[in-house]
Amino acid sequence: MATAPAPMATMAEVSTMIMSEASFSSTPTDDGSHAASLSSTPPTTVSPDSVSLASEPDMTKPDRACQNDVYVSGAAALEAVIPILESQNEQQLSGQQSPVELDAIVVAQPLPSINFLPTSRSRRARAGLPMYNIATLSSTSLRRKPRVKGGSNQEKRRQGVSGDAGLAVKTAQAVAGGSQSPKGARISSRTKPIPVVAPATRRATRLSGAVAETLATKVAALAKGKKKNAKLPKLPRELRRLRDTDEFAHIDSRPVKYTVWSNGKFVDVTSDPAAAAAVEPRQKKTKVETEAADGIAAEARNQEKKEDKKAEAAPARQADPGPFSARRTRHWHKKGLYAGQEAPSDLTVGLTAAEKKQLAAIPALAAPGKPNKTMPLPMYAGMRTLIAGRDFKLPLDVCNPMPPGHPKPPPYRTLTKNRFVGDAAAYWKKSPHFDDFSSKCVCKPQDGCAEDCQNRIMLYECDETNCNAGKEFCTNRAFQDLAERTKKGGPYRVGVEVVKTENRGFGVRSNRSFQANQIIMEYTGEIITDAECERRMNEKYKDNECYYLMSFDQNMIIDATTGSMARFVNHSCSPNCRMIKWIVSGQPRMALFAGDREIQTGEELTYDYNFDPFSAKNVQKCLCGSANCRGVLGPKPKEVKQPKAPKEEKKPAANAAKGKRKLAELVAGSKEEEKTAKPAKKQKVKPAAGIQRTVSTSKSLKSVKSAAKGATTMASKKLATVAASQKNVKMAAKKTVKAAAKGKGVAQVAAKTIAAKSMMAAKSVASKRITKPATKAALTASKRSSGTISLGAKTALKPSSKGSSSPKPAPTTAPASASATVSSARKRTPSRKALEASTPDAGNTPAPATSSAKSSLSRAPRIRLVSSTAAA
Ligand SMILES: C[S@@+](CC[C@H](N)C(=O)[O-])C[C@H]1O[C@@H](n2cnc3c(N)ncnc32)[C@H](O)[C@@H]1O
Repeated sequence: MATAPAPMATMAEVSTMIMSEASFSSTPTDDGSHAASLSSTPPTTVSPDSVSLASEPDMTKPDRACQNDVYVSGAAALEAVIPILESQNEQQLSGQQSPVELDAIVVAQPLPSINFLPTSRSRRARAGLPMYNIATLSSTSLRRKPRVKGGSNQEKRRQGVSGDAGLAVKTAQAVAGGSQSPKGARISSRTKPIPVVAPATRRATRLSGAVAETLATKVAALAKGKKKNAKLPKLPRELRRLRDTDEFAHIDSRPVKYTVWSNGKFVDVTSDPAAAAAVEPRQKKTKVETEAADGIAAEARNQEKKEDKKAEAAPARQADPGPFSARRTRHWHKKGLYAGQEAPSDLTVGLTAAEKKQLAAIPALAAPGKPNKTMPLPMYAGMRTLIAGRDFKLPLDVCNPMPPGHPKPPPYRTLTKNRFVGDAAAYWKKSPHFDDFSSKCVCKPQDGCAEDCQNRIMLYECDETNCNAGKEFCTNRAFQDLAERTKKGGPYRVGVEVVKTENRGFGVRSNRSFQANQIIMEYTGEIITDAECERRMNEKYKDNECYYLMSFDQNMIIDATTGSMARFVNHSCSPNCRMIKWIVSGQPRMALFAGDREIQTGEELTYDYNFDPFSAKNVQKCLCGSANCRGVLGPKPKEVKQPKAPKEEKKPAANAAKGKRKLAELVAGSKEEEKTAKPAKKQKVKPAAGIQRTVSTSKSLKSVKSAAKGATTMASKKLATVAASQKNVKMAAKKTVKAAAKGKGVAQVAAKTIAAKSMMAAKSVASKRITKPATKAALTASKRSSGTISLGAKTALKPSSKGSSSPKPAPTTAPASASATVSSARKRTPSRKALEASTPDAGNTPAPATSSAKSSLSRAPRIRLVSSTAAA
């Protein structure tokens, strides 16, 4: 290879040469390495890599630059350039001059008069000369990324650029892009022109003040992959190199190793599989979290999918128990907890005969298999329960009030205690109960005033004045319990609320549970007389659709128009409650009690109105929905039978029969009860001696009725006393007889009969065993006392008769109420709908056993029946 002698280049020469290179940078070149090297990225090393070649210049165009340029002999030029570059490097490394300053210095050098190779050499001759690449010499080519297009240098060489010629400083030719070929350079005919790309005209931002593009934005632009190729030239080399790294492409070729740290200590999961299993989910989570934080969660998912596929494809790896093995696959249970378990060999062990029989009928359990004795599943644990079966209700809260916002009834004035209005108070004071309540019971503390308590039987609530057992032991203080319970208020303590029913207006439901026979709420209102009731009906309530009137006691009615929430309790033919009147501290009070079964939360509370519509026009359809619904609010139409009066007594009994018929309408009576109406033939309404005062003051029929009523009341009162006190049984009976004997006619007969029967009843009481016969006797006494009275008794028995199958006849205040209703019915407008106190058949079995019958007697409000019947 012929080489021209190359003189040693001086500093100025080299500078000039470099300057010429720099000047080239303003013209298109194959890459921007020159400019870069002269600006912000100074060379740090000098590589004599002769292999590295400059880009192929466009030989087809005249090389204008080369017209002035000279080609330096390769070796000579190299020898001249290297020391200079080294010195530059040293300067830069020592921090003496910044690259920019260096550029300035270099640029400031005067143009050289360097010994260039003659340009007149032929192309052939020039091709043999070594060509040097300044970029290579200045070592900036080291940082150049591999060519995207155009292949490697070797490829270039294959394309016709000779090895040494690659070192040529023919960048000038390329940059010039002219038609002239550099003289002295041998260009292979096979050489293809390399497309000249736009130069990287990057300028130092520090000098220009241009806003520097941040690395992040560039990387982001690369990541988006938009117009990748178009943008590439604009990117600095560093970024382009970065783009090609595995790190940028998120390719991690290294194995991933997890280290586990617990409480600041390293956990060797390889030696502790349990720890490995324990931390595995956490590792996974951490990994995911980290990736999510990097904002490439989607990529992570793809990665996981790939891993899953890999794991599936390589079962051998799964078998590897190592801690860093592929992710564990989940094994899902294919059957339920109770499936797949073999039945025990002998299912019948420990079962009763009946259970065994039932078990034999279950085909699924017929073939016992091998039992799992080690860890038996609970499959058969509840077998006994399953066989027996039981009803259940989804549990409710202890207190489950309606959510706010449900419909409320129109506002009304409330009363928490009964209030006597007008003459009602005076009426009550005349009542026998006004004084009788104070007779003390004979219970001992251990008895606790249970069913045998005389107070309880008489429906007198015990208090400090009339209780022998004492407050601590007494269980006959329902109203006191109620006051205690509701004292602090609150939905649970009150336990009831008004609800809108589907078709019966408003009703009352429990929002908690109640025990059987437990007091629920008091029915309060204004206690008014019959006359006052009539007045209100005609005047005050004439436009009302609904009346809240309940017969209460003789000649008295509770008007709950102003009263308590209990007025909203609806009727049911199968009620779960009873409305019972008690005497509390000498005052009449009425309350709703649970029936003989407990009441669940959410149940609607109902009692049997024993409704008297007074007229067929007012008959209301019952919508209680119970199985044994009577169809209408009132007694069954079927049971309304008119008793036949004996021929000889036809005339006198005519009126009585009318009364009976009315009563029969009230009563869903049994045959026996109907028979009890027959003694009416003996009825002789005459003024009784016992009520002389009344008779004397008034000779009218009304007075007679009152007298008879008074006499019978007294008889009943005395009977009650007899029943209550076993010590004075005989005395009381005698007194009763005497008192009754003073009366005449009906009262007399009644008194005698009552007295006789009361002896029997008292004997039962004396024996401290209040039994059914005793009750029967008392009832019979009542029935036989007189025709009219028996009617009253019948009414009184009405509730009992309903529960006649029950050994415990129900207590009732109904008779009086019923009578009041009847008596007033004739006078009042037919539209009146008075309510009767409930027949206490709620829950099928009345509450305080024999108390019912006795209290029926004792209350004797049925006397009103006498008067009403007489009036009829
Ligand atoms: C004392 S009020 C009861 C509260 C009434 N539901 C209200 O909204 O004010 C009695 C009236 O309620 C209605 N009622 C009660 N129980 C009923 C039932 N089982 N079937 C049809 N209506 C009934 C009847 O209209 C009856 O006259």
